[in-house]
Amino acid sequence: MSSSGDMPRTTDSVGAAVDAFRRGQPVCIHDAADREGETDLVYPAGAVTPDAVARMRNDAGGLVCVALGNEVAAAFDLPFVQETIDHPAAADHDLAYDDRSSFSITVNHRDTRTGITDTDRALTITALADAAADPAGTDFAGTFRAPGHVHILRAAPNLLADRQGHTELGIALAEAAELPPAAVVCEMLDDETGEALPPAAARAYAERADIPYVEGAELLDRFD
Ligand SMILES: O=C(CO)[C@H](O)[C@H](O)COP(=O)(O)O
Repeated sequence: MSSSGDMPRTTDSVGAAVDAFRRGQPVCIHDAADREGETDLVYPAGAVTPDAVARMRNDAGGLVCVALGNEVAAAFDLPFVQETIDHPAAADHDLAYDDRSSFSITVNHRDTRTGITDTDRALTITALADAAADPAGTDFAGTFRAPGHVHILRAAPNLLADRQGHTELGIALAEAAELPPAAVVCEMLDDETGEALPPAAARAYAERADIPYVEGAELLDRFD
């Protein structure tokens, strides 16, 4: 796996990212040039406020998803959704950048109305973090309805040893910060081109916003 490698690192990016997560702050994670080649804005799920959802819509622009650790997802019977769809479109799950996606089902908290507003999504997301902190004490079906407006992503069973997506990188960061295995990811898109925001532009955004920027390869070196 190669990183963008466009600048020498003089600081401890991984340490800064772990510290930010521990304080409930976001980080920018670029997976790899030879994978999605995307930078996601990533939050610890328990810290997501309506303002944070607004920031993801406005500054990132991709899908707002909650990555959950594999054991948590298993405790709630949350499947990899392509394994559950009985439709020809799901028969050949041919991704350009990985063996399979991490998509599970979509949910809304039962106390939401439409589920899409910043307030509704923040409620669903923080409740998912609470659920990840205490699977045994959570009535998942009593708390959430499906389908909804928050995409759940299920991390691979052996995390980074199995898969090196933002799903697994976000969960690894949450674990390193000693937080529940729940991280929100949202792809950063370029308003000019509609394509993935190039790494240099994502890094410039991170510097302007005082958010740590970290390469997937740096996280893999530290956590693998
Ligand atoms: O597909 C996605 C959900 O919007 C994103 O690209 C996100 O980055 C998580 O996926 P992955 O774990 O494959 O990187």
